Amino acid sequence: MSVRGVTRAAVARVRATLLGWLSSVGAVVDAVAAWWIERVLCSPAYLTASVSVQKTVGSIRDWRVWPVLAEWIRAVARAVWRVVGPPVRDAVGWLRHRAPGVVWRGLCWLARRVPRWIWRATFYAFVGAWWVLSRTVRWASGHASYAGLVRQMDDDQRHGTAKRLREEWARMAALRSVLVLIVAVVVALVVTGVANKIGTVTAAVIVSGVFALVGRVIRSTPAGDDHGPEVIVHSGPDEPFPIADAHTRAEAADAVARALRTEGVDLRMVGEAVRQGWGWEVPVILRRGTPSQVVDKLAALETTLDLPAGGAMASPDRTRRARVVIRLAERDPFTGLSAAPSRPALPLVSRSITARLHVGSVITGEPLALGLLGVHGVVIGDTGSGKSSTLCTLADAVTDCADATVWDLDPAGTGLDVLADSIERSERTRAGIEDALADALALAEVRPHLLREMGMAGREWVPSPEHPAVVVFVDEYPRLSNAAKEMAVDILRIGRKARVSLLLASTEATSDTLGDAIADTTALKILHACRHADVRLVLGPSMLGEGWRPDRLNPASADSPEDAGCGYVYAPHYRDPVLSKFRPVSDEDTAERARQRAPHRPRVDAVSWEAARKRRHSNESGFTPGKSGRHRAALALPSPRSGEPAPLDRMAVADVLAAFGDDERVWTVDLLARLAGRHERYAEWTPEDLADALRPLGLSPAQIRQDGRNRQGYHRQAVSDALSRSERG
Ligand SMILES: Nc1ncnc2c1ncn2[C@@H]1O[C@H](COP(=O)(O)OP(=O)(O)OP(=O)(O)O)[C@@H](O)[C@H]1O
Repeated sequence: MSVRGVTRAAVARVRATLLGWLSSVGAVVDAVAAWWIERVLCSPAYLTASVSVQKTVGSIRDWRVWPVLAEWIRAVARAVWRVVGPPVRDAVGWLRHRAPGVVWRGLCWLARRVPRWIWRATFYAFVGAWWVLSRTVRWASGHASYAGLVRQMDDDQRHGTAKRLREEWARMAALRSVLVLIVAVVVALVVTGVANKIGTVTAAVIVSGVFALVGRVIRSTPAGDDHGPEVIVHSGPDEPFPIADAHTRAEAADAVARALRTEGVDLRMVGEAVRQGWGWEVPVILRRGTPSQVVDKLAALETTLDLPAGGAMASPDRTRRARVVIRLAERDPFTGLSAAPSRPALPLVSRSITARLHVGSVITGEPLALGLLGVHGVVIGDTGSGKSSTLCTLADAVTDCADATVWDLDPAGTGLDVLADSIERSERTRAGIEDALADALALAEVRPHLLREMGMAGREWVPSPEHPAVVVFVDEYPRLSNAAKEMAVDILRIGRKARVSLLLASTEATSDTLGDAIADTTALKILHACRHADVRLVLGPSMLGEGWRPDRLNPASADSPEDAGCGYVYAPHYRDPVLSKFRPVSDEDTAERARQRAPHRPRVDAVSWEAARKRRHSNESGFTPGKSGRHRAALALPSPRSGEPAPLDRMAVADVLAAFGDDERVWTVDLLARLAGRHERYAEWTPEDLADALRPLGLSPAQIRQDGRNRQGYHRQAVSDALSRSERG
């Protein structure tokens, strides 16, 4: 066989062998893959495991606990921040405000000292160098060893010995000079070598440093530089400084301690200062005296600590007389307090008058939450202090309660007009206000007698959407008639149990304007910017010294809101003199809220109402003269049917007018149907009841032709004119 044939056969054998191996490997892989697919991937165990893994992954992803965990993490982060926050903020405050000053002072200090240091180092270096040179020369010359001896020999006429000593001296001087020269050359070579390595300047500095050290050792201080260290005294040890210069808690406490000591307050200690968004809160402990010592010094503290007017406040601790918390507001503490949004987060009219209602914020950062169930209140403040707005904020909160109805009486202004859609009764005239107060008084009188009939346990009316509490807002109280004021005082006395309460606003608290009884009877006292005397009248003479200082607030001026809406609240849960602010009122949003709430608002229940009407009728007819009988003349009108005075039911007349809607003439039967739709008390009304309600206005039904038919009915204009005439009368 030729060589070519042998080669081909070998190649063919190799190829066949390789193919054989490859096919065996492929067969093994196929077998393993088939086994894997059949025995593992398609096995029930694997399928079950993969399904459960998928489920687990899915459930972990959709785990409901994630938000809870996130909330936990946030809570933990908040707790950690509460602990580490103050020191961190102290450090940041120090770095921001103090560190640049410290660095600058350091630079100035260096700039002052460096020339002196250079001068001293140079001086010592020369001293050291001179000392080394002189000592070396003296040693090399051998002067110290031989000069004295030679002089002695000469004096003793021992010239031979002297000559021998001189020769010895000369040899020794030569030897030492050579030695010095060698050492000098070696040192010069070493220094030059080092200088080549590290630089001439550095080497020169090192050599100078060595000489300076030698000079420093042999001479302690350079002549003429013998004065002590300079001490620059910026302030005395107790000199006060502005609170704006305090950037750490310790500095704030120090500022307050110095300021109080400057004002002559004897302190035992100053507690830990707390940083607030608006400034500082610093508790102090008095050594002697009363907290009024601090309160009386507030104005002076504002100057000493360089604060805005009214920026210093003090609240004595009721549980520890020596402790007074001083608040230093460098900025407006209520910057973030905004009007309530037009669309509240909670469902419409879902609150209850039995709960505390959030109406503002306290300087401590807590919400101002007032309980208004059966609580009478008084709002005192100069003109522009925010009384009307506060009444509006309170009324806004009450109109969101499903179990309280709001009446709005204002003899001078526009009252709660912005909430008109959610107000059950609104009166602006003298007659209307007296009538409303007489109705409220009658309700307060009759409700306690209806408790059993209404199935209410206890001695107090239990408000519910069907039997709501009544909250009567009276702005400009001093301008009420005497009769109205008398009824208001009666309501203050007996209204609490019946859940008929009054919230009054007045510019002053003197007995001429507000009356003595009022401030004492009301559980809620709101003091906006007002006079010193008003604080004494409303809260008592000692409360000024206890930190109740609304007289230090300023009412709004033409171009600035100043402290409008801010005030001190004395109420259950609020017994400390801490500044609060009521939410401002946004007219558009408030009106929008009132419109949305209107369909859900409750009205005084028919049972109470009818009982109150009967009580008024009997009082005013003289059958059962009661306290309110003295208001008869102002309220009663002659009744043509009975010949006896019959009271005008203004609520019913207002409802009749509302029932007309846009129609000018309505048949009695339609009017009754519309009234029944407005309130349950009209459900049983007959044409005679309607006629009775309108008779005090001198109105009676007339023939009205509609759709070709004649029926009894009423004209809207006639009802409206008659009501206006009665109010004017
Ligand atoms: N909580 C508040 N926040 C901000 N501004 C307010 C607040 N309350 C009232 N104001 C502003 O203060 C000004 C005076 O308010 P308001 O009319 O309620 O005071 P007042 O005491 O009733 O005055 P007057 O006795 O003259 O009627 C208004 O411009 C009002 O917008």
